[in-house]
Order: sequence, then C-alpha cells, then structure tokens
Amino acid sequence: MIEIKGMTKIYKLNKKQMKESKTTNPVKTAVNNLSLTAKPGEIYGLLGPNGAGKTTTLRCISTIIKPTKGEIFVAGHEVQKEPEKVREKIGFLTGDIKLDPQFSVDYMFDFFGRLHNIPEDRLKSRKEELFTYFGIKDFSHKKIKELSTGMAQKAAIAVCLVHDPEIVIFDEPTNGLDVITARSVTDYLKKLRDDGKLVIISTHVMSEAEKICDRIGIIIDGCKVAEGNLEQILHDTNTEDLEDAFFELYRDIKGGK
Ligand SMILES: Nc1ncnc2c1ncn2[C@@H]1O[C@H](COP(=O)(O)OP(=O)(O)OP(=O)(O)O)[C@@H](O)[C@H]1O
Repeated sequence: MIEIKGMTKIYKLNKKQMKESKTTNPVKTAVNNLSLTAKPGEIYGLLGPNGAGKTTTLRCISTIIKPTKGEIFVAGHEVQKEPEKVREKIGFLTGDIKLDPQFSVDYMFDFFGRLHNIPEDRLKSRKEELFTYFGIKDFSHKKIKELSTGMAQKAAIAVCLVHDPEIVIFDEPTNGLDVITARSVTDYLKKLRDDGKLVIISTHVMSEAEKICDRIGIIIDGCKVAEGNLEQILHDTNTEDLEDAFFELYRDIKGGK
C-alpha cells in the first residue's frame, strides 16, 4: 500500500530557474497538500498536464527527494524514516535516471540483481522471464547506447523489476514509445496488477489512463482535483470521456472557456 498524507513539496529556485520561469518568486510549490492511497492489485494513474507535479510526487514516494511537509508510507514504512526499507519494496522507473549507456543490458541486469542480493540461480531465471517477455534476449549483449529508444526503455523496465518488487512506480512509462512497444509495456503493467502488485504510474495520455488505470488521480498545479475510477470521474464531472472530464476540471481551476 502507498499512503500519502498531506504532502507538500516546495522547490527553492536559483536565479536561472527564476528567469526561465519568468518569476520573481524564489520558491515553487510543485505539490500542494496531496493525499492519496493506492492499494495492491490496482493500477493507480496520476494524470496531469506538464508541470502538474506528477514526477515530483513519484520521486518523493521513491525516496529520491524529500517532501517539504507531510508523510508518505510505502508498505508501512515512512519514506523519510526508513528509506532503505522503502527501496527494497519498490521498482522505480523514470526518464531522468538512465542506465549507464556504456554497459550491456546483461551487465546492468546482473549488477542491479546483485545489489539486491538476489541468489544467482534466481537472477538467471528472472532474467530469462523478463528478457523473453520484453523480447530483449537477442540484444542483451549490446551496450545500452546501441539500442533503439524502445529497446532501451524495455531494458530499463526489466532492470528495475529485477528484484520482483511488490510496488512498481513508473513515471510516464510509455513516453516516446511506438504503439507496439507501448502496448507490451502496458500489458506487462496489467499482468503485474493481476499478480497482486501495486502499480502507480504518471501519465498525461488520457487514453492510456482510461484503458489501464483502475483508479485515476487528476492533478493540476500540484493539487489533486479529482479521484476515482473512470466511471466515478465521468459521473462527477458529468462528461463522457476522460479528456472532457479533464477540461471541465481544468476550466474550474484556471477559469475561461
Ligand atoms: N528540481 C526542481 N527545481 C525547481 N523546480 C522544479 C524542480 N523539479 C520540478 N520543478 C517544478 O515543479 C513543477 C512540477 O514539476 P514536475 O516535474 O513534478 O511535474 P510533472 O507533472 O511531472 O510534469 P511533466 O509532465 O512536464 O514531467 C514544475 O513547475 C517544475 O518546473
């Protein structure tokens, strides 16, 4: 289970960031008093536009950065009090952290497997299972930098699942992938969910959220503005698809037509 209780993340901006953001305010509230609960056996989707605070939220859950306020429990462990325990439980995929391009997929998989203290025979069977599913067996000896975008993303996914984590946290998992590769990734997320894992993803792709998420949290300007399964969100916004629901909520927050 993931439980976020009143999480706020405020970044301090340097002069360059202030200039880029055209602001004189030296701080940016990326996430504002966010609470949510995600449970095993579901795919929870954090849906929001660019800059909404999705990546920040997932990074805080994954112990990469610290929330400014609030508490986050992952499988019962608070992220700031027991970060190592949290890291054992999760697999975290984000576009910002890439596998070292100089090494082969095989090497990276074994390296992270050994970091997680996985016995060699288990590591071998895990590799066989994941590399076969993602079709990377024939490429596993190649350096990451020699792989296509899709293949590199599938390799990154395999590596972050090496320890068979009970909680899978994927930041924009299909970003930049063609439709075939994206489908193999989303099908695997469904398989993980069906195996009883908790999967939490961020996305700005409405159709992806509609198709694969059991529950969706819509986040705009760092605030959760709606949550529920698709049916509940459409009912609450009196709309017929998620895109319309999103714009309804967006207009409420931002004003305008
Ligand atoms: N390290 C940082 N320092 C300062 N501001 C940051 C930092 N990281 C993110 N931000 C700002 O916080 C806000 C939320 O960013 P975040 O990356 O969490 O959003 P997002 O919903 O994941 O967006 P995207 O889809 O564009 O990745 C944005 O305004 C962003 O510019």
